[in-house]
Amino acid sequence: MSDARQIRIFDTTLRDGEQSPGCSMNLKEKLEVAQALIDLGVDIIEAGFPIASPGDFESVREIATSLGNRDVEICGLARSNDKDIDRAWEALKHSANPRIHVFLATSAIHREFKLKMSPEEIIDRAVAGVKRAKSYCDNIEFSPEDAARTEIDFLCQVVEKVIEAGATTVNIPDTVGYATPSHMHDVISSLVNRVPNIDQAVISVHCHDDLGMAVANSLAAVQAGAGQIECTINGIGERAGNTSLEEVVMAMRTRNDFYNCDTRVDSKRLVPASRLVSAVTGMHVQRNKAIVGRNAFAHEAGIHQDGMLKERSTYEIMRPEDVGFAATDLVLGKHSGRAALADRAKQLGFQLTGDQLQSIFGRFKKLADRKKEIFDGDIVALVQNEILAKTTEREWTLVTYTVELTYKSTPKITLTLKRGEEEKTVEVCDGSGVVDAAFLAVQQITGIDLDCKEFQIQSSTLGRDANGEVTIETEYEGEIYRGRAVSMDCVEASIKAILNATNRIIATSKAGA
Ligand SMILES: CC(=O)SCCNC(=O)CCNC(=O)[C@H](O)C(C)(C)COP(=O)(O)OP(=O)(O)OC[C@H]1O[C@@H](n2cnc3c(N)ncnc32)[C@H](O)[C@@H]1OP(=O)(O)O
Ligand SMILES: CC(C)C(=O)C(=O)O
Ligand SMILES: [Mn+2]
Repeated sequence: MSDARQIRIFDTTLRDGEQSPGCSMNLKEKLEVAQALIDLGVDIIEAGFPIASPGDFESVREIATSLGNRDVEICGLARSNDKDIDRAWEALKHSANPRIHVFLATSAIHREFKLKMSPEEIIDRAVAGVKRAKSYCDNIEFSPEDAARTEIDFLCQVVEKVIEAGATTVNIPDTVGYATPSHMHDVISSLVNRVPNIDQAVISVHCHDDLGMAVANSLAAVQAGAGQIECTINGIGERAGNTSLEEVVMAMRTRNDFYNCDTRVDSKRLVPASRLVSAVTGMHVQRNKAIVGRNAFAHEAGIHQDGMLKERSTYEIMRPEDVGFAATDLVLGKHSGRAALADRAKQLGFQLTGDQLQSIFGRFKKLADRKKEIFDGDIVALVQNEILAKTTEREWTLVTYTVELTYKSTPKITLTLKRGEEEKTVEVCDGSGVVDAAFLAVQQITGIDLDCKEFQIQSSTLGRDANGEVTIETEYEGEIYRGRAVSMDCVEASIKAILNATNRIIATSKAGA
């Protein structure tokens, strides 16, 4: 038996992760992600900020009610005021294992300019917030927001008082990503050494990546005594993002000799969880991203390949299969059945219902007839197109299109879209290329004028018949909306990605209702 200290993993993909511009998820997507987090084995899921919107409230309530079990705590965020805390409890009350997370900024900058409160008022408000939350449930986390820039004496006082008031976890956020590893180590060590009742609460750490040190800062906090790390899949989150879950988990596991710490995360599910979050948020994982990037285990240089062939450990500190990369990418073909398809989809992070499997199976067989090899990326595309991109009555879907294109001339696109029973066709002969023409045609039908900020296309599998994955970032009324779609036909993928972004706007009731 290993004597490694168990570090609790608090996942905030659905709350801080969702604060990443354009990363909003709908209820169905949040439930998929929450299930993947449970399968992954995280200890706490921060499911949202219930007061923020009816949608946020509903998703926290649904996750807490339908997915919460004794093994995973479901958490809701609240400012330090009665309305937020009452609303958080309303959303969490049916969970088997609820946690209320109350926060209040403590740094001089936030006290003076944002909250306009004195240090004494901050302590009183923090204590009152924790006590109110405690009247609902035992499991209370308190975060002194911007703790890393808070005077250490004051931080120690706040922490002592909120523990006295009943906080069972005290989270130390580096809200603006200002800390360095030794700074974070000093902050946590000071709390451990100077707060008399510190052993009555778990110390947690919550880092942002503005200086690229979120993971290093979290690990430094653990070395100084923190017992919980707050993090997100793929490191998504406010601004430069949060601590990346997959990186801290694998750092502690791979360098257990150094940290003597571990988590209960099933590392084989890291890549599937990463793919799922990328699919639902439309937020690409860079190829060279540690642990889950497509190149994370790819060896290009001859000397490295030679070493690998002789002995893998010459150039590999982790095994790709231990983080969930398939040993071989080629898994299914036209002779495969439903069981194999369902099993592969599950490994890739998607739990299919019987109906969903039935529907995807038909498409899978058609694809297998058209394509020589079916890769994992093809399965992800099938599932995403069928399940995650499934639209409501208010949203538009592609019926058909034709494109006329001649070298150096204006493209002509005829596009038909459908919404519920309504079908509309337009013909557009304009634009600098097919994608531009597609944007114009979608806009003419839906009435939603997207300002395209970024358009990316890349192959998501191998070969000339590979699937093309299109991701777009658009702006509408000052907010960012992403769209993503995959198809062997790049024009189809482009139109569907534009529709995906348009439908996200419609889903947030911003337009087209
Ligand atoms: C560091 C973090 O990540 S914190 C979480 C951040 N996440 C979000 O803000 C996303 C969701 N937020 C929202 O939807 C909105 O901001 C809401 C619904 C929460 C609040 O909206 P509004 O009531 O319009 O307030 P607004 O956002 O403009 O301003 C925030 C108010 O909360 C106050 N506030 C901020 N933090 C706290 C806190 N921890 N406890 C109590 N009050 C706080 C501010 O002082 C400000 O109050 P004021 O208007 O009296 O000056
Ligand atoms: C709400 C708190 C924990 C937060 O997200 C931050 O301070 O970054
Ligand atoms: Mn944060």
